[in-house]
Amino acid sequence: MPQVQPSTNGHGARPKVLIPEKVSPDGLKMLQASLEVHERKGLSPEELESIIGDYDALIVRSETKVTASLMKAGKRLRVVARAGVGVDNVDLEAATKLGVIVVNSPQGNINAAAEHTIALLMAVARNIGTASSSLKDGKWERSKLVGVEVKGKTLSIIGLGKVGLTVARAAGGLGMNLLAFDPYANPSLAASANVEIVDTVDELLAQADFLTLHTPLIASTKGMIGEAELAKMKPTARILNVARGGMIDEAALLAALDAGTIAGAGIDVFTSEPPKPDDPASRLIAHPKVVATPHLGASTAEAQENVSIDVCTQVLSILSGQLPRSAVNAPVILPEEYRTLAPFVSLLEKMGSLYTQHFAPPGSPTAGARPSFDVTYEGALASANTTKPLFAALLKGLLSPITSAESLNINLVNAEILARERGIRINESRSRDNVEQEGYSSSVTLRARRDPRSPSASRGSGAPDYVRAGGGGDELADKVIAGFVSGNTPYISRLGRFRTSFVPAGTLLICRNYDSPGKIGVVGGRLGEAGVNIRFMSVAPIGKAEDEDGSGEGLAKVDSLMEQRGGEKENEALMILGVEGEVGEGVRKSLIGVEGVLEAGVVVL
Ligand SMILES: NC(=O)c1ccc[n+]([C@@H]2O[C@H](COP(=O)([O-])OP(=O)(O)OC[C@H]3O[C@@H](n4cnc5c(N)ncnc54)[C@H](O)[C@@H]3O)[C@@H](O)[C@H]2O)c1
Ligand SMILES: O=C(O)[C@H](O)COP(=O)(O)O
Repeated sequence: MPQVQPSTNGHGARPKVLIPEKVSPDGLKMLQASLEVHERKGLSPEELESIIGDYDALIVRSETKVTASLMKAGKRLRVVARAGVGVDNVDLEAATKLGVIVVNSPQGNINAAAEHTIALLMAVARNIGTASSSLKDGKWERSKLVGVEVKGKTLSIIGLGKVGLTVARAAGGLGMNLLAFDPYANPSLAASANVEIVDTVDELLAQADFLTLHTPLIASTKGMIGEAELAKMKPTARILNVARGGMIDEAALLAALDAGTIAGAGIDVFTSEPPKPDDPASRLIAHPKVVATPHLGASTAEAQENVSIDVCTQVLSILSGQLPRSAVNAPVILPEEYRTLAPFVSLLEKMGSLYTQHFAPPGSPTAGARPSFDVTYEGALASANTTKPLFAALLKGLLSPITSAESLNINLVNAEILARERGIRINESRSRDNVEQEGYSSSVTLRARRDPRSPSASRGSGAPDYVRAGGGGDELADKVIAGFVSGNTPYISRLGRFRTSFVPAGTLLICRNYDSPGKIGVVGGRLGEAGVNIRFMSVAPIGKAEDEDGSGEGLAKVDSLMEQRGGEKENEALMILGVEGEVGEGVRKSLIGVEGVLEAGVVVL
């Protein structure tokens, strides 16, 4: 289970989750260990909007309207989780613009919805609703309540997705003939369930003994069964809707039932929920030919447990900086892809943060150089279906050292928009070259280069000294970071011109020094005096003369630049120390110039 760090909401407190509807406790228990969980049922939209600003996550079912204005008020909101499948109560466009990830549980309640459809099918066929209430009223009305059998009848299905197909399989078991209209249906899945796909809705309506709807409520399905469509059906036909209200014109259905041109209906969902007393839906519910339930399709103990665990796991993932399984407003990431990419997400974020802190700390010449970045995914990673999470992680890493945590709501939903808005260019490329000889299957290389749009690319006297001295050379030429993942742990394998191997985590002291004996003891001594413990130490020598094309020309160019700026020479090395405790400015400065230490910087990853 993902672990959320206590201060990940940037406020030093445990992240808070608001749950304004009934969500099964199975998932909520998982949240309680690391988050503050507030269940607040019965809030008005105004009350909800007045408190949402305190929350990092919101978990809803179908009743809460998650509007643009609610999400705008949710300044800290990072995720809206829908404990179910339908997200028509969430303004997805607004969520995407605001960088709020919307997740749902696309699988958790399929079976419950399909079984409820079958329950309504049988109830409508056998007048179960009317028979039960008549009996409770003390009547014994056998001859009035003769039903029909479903065996041998035609079930017409609109929408052969997850629920539609599950209904088809169950209805096939009851001996029904199956037809479906779904322009995007998978023909082989349809064939495997003995469903015949028809080309037009009209064909489907004309043949239906029972019609069942299983599409989402979208522009093409809103009001799709109205007066004209009902008129094309047999007077003995019965209609089922366990999908969404709004797909059937309720007034038209009421009129058809009254006129006897439709024989009955089983309805679980309504245009407005709960229906108002004057709504046609209220008269439908009261109609003797109708069996109605109050949106109970997903209301089984099993389904609620499934969806609760599913979305709570995703909330934890998102709040701990990991990828969600089912983001609705982001590219779908398959679980296998998720497993492959997750450690690289962490690597890319660390590489980005390391770049900014080590190569472009505030005040340095490169801080304002506005580079473009080339990131190359090498080896097995080059075959990943999507690299969007890696892109988002890199951007987040680059910006996090210079931007406050609250304003930095970067995720795979909004990363590209935000990079464009901030003028950061990241060019992604893939190299299938085998990197296994290095001891790992995938690696990532990040290179900065001067952006031709940057003022420093064309300016004359304003350019940093070493750029001018180089006659138009590139001050970013040596700003390279490479990394890999081993056993799910990210490692940095190259930092600038130095070959290394360290885990980018915690506080690091990075010193550039002459590669000669004596420094380690002196640096260690100074840190000890300052009460700073050393967790690990890694010495990074200058790498072999190699670069993109393996010719060494790039590094030769870098060498000459370095010579011109009086910088790194071949007898230099990096010393990377993982430390515990704060390395104050005084201690850092005191190390420079001691025993050949040329530079010392602190990086927190
Ligand atoms: N009543 C409940 O409690 C309950 C429970 C679960 C799901 N649902 C609802 O059931 C519906 C189906 O859910 P699902 O998980 O099967 O969704 P799904 O996305 O798996 O399937 C929807 C299918 O509809 C098809 N479709 C889209 N537009 C269409 C159109 N214009 N004409 C014909 N077919 C079209 C799609 O191709 C897809 O195959 C959704 O509306 C969902 O919200 C309700
Ligand atoms: O879309 C869904 O998952 C169903 O309509 C269930 O909605 P509910 O969570 O409000 O029961």
